[in-house]
Amino acid sequence: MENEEDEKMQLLRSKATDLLLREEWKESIQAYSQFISLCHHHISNTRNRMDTDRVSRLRKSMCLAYSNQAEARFRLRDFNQGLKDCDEALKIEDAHFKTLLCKGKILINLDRYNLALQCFKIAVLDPQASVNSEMLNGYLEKCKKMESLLRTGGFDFSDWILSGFRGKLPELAEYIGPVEIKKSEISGRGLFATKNLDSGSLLLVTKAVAVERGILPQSDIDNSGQLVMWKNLVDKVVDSAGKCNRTYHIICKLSNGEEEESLEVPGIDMFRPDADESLFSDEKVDKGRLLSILDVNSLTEDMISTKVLGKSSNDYYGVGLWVLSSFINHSCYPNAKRFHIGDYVIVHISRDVKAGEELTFGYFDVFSPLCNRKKMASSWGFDCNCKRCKFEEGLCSKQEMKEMEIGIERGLDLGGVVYKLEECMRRWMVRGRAKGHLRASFWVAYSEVFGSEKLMRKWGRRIPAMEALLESIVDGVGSDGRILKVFMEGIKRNGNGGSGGVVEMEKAMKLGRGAYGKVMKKQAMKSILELITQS
Ligand SMILES: C[S@@+](CC[C@H](N)C(=O)[O-])C[C@H]1O[C@@H](n2cnc3c(N)ncnc32)[C@H](O)[C@@H]1O
Repeated sequence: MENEEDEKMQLLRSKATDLLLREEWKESIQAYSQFISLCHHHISNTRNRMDTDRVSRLRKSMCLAYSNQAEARFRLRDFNQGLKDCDEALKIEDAHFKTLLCKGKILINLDRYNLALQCFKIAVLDPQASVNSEMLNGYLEKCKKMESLLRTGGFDFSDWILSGFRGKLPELAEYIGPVEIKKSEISGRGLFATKNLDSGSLLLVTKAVAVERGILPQSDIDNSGQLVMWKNLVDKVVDSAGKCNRTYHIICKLSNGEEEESLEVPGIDMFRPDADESLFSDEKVDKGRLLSILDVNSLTEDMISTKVLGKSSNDYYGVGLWVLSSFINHSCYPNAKRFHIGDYVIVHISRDVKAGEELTFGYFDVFSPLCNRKKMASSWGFDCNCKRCKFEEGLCSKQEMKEMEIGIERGLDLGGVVYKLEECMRRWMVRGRAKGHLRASFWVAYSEVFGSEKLMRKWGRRIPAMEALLESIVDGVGSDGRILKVFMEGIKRNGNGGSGGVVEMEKAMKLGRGAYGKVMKKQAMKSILELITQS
């Protein structure tokens, strides 16, 4: 009888291993689960002390089965269950080599580098380590590097930039800078700076719960392609939330658009990859709730590489959910910017901010007039509450504003529009940052004038100097690649062999940091500046 059962188990184990080798992950998990429950059953039914050998054999087989099952779950990106399997295997054999490797790999994927490092450090002591030493050392190095990135935020994109964005994507880890979540005057909750930060400072690096990418031709008039991508994104998010309590729990902290004012303010530590697991209880996934959360919080990607390289990104479409950055409210005078690299969103400061200030970025292009911004905000489902909108609303009844807007629409002499706006601001006694706000609203006109020698000859003497105007726009809406481009072209036109003087270059570098974040190697920032002038 015992032999018969042993044979049955032997067959089941071989089947599971065979399926694993054939990379039929789901089927192999099924077979391993059956095998594991049989093992449990036999162990609990074995009372005879003479059977201790058999029990120990069964436990050994069970350890390997859990380990292989964890590997299959890892391949299916079911990290939560994979971790549980690893822990079961390690309960049986606390230094099981294969399991330690698998657990380490899973923890890397969950951005928990410190714990992963502990696994690899134990694994390296195993005799099998010598055969796998290259791989193990690779993992050990990676964990050390990523753990330091996660703590310090010392990311450097220089090498990637210097390779013209063509090389390997920079390795990233989740990073939470000097920020906290608090009640916002704009709407609901928002993200706030906990210390003074200068332009370019890194705020966040957040990995997507899910992203859906594709090429959507402009001719996709009925948006059917976009709809398919949206449905795929929903499925991916539901899948990730179903696989991981932590993921579901933190997504559920996001607004679903209803009664934002009464939403709880979560502590920032909950969003750290190494947050205490006991915070996240088992909960059944509510797809309806996820759908409305996605409606309010999903973002479209804009790729740094396509933007900087000036390639057309019109047909490219990527949409995803990044949890922590979804606490950032929109403002038409933002102080932060976001970039997407791989599956990560990177948020940095685009103009200097003080401790306690709310951090905001543009959900849409803020270099546009009030009426366009209103339309874009309404497509997001809100009326923008920001100070710039409130200020411009106070001016929109003025006849001159309407005339200037019509002037732009009809493509009249845009130098005339710039001249008129500057003159109106003097009469209306618009001061300080408010000037930058209005100038950014009429950016189309300013950029046209600065980019045209003919218009500059005609209007240049009657409007403030270009550099002062650009500075004021940065003060009004933060730095941006377009401002940098105009500035660089100005430097080129003004001589000094086309490279500008030291002071100009310092200014360009500051603008560059605001637009593209702190890039450590000077040469890399120079390379961005060169690319900008070529595009
Ligand atoms: C991604 S969430 C931002 C975080 C949100 N305030 C919260 O408490 O979770 C986007 C939602 O915030 C609100 N919101 C963001 N920026 C806003 C703004 N400038 N004016 C009014 N509402 C805004 C809108 O309700 C929008 O749908």
